[in-house]
Amino acid sequence: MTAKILDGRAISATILDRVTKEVDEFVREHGRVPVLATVLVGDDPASHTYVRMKANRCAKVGMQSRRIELDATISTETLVAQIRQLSADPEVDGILLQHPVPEHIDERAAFEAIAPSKDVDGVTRTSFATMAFDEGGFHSATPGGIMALLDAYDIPLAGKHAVVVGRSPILGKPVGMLLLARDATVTYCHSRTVALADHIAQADVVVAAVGRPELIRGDWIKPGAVVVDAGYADNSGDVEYDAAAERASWITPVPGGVGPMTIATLIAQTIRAAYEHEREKA
Ligand SMILES: NC(=O)C1=CN([C@@H]2O[C@H](COP(=O)(O)OP(=O)(O)OC[C@H]3O[C@@H](n4cnc5c(N)ncnc54)[C@H](OP(=O)(O)O)[C@@H]3O)[C@@H](O)[C@H]2O)C=CC1
Ligand SMILES: Nc1nc(=O)c2c([nH]1)NC[C@@H]1CN(c3ccc(C(=O)N[C@@H](CCC(=O)O)C(=O)O)cc3)C=[N+]21
Repeated sequence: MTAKILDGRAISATILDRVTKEVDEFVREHGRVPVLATVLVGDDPASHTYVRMKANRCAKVGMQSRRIELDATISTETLVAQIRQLSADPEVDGILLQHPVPEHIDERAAFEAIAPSKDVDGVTRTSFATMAFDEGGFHSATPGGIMALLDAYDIPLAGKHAVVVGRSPILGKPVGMLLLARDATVTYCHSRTVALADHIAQADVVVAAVGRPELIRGDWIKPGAVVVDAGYADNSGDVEYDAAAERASWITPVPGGVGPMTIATLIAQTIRAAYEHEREKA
């Protein structure tokens, strides 16, 4: 069997086309352009690239981005104060704090300085809770993008055994919650998991969210499984792609899979925030 491709590039383009129309309508209706603020701490080149891609994608759909770049040595207090200022700024609709921040900074405290109404990247505990309770808040961007990609191809999830590898607060943990909400039976694996290969071999759906190139070997994959690779370390996924594609029914490429869906989700949630923002003013 050769897996079919879950084409994140194509599906994200469809989403961005829709958002372009929504932005156009928003501008006509409200006489202003939605604004996404991006906050980057330090000078990690990969993080710079991701933030630049997000800003470019904003421009493409007609939204504005405001880039805030901070020195790697700033304190948690300074970062929190900066983000609070964006939270209070009536011109800003969405805020993205690029993860990871330098180790001396309390990342959770920085995320929590984002006003929940502007948490278009879905990283606050408010967003996590509304997502977990299925109350319609903003989804963490990558998990939201993964679900949108699976839905675009009508991948069935109810009753399926989903194995999520990784449990970080903005990726592994929330994607498992979203799969659970769709009636999948969910197993989380992480760095202390014993016999990862045996868990993967049981999975109808595998979501890899670790950041270790080719950690997941192709011959672990159950024939016919759906493989979603969110890993993005050194531009490489977590799954041994060619060998996995021989066994899987569907697979995401890297690049061209989860990455573009993440950005599309962020952008789609930003126009939604802008509309909600205007509704509050009215
Ligand atoms: N494509 C996209 O849009 C995005 C991609 N990413 C990529 O996804 C990857 C994960 O990101 P993120 O969740 O932020 O990373 P973190 O480093 O925060 O989390 C990594 C997770 O992997 C687990 N892990 C580490 N080693 C192993 C192992 N040997 N076996 C099983 N599990 C292991 C860790 O377990 P433990 O909890 O026990 O430490 C942890 O839960 C990265 O490559 C990142 O670049 C991230 C966000 C968006
Ligand atoms: N608060 C926060 N939210 C994030 O969503 C977040 C983050 N921090 N930190 C870093 C990771 C990484 N990430 C990517 C997004 C898009 C691509 C992407 O679109 N990649 C293209 C390839 C682009 C290229 O390399 O040319 C693709 O996969 O096709 C990759 C990686 C978001 N992240």
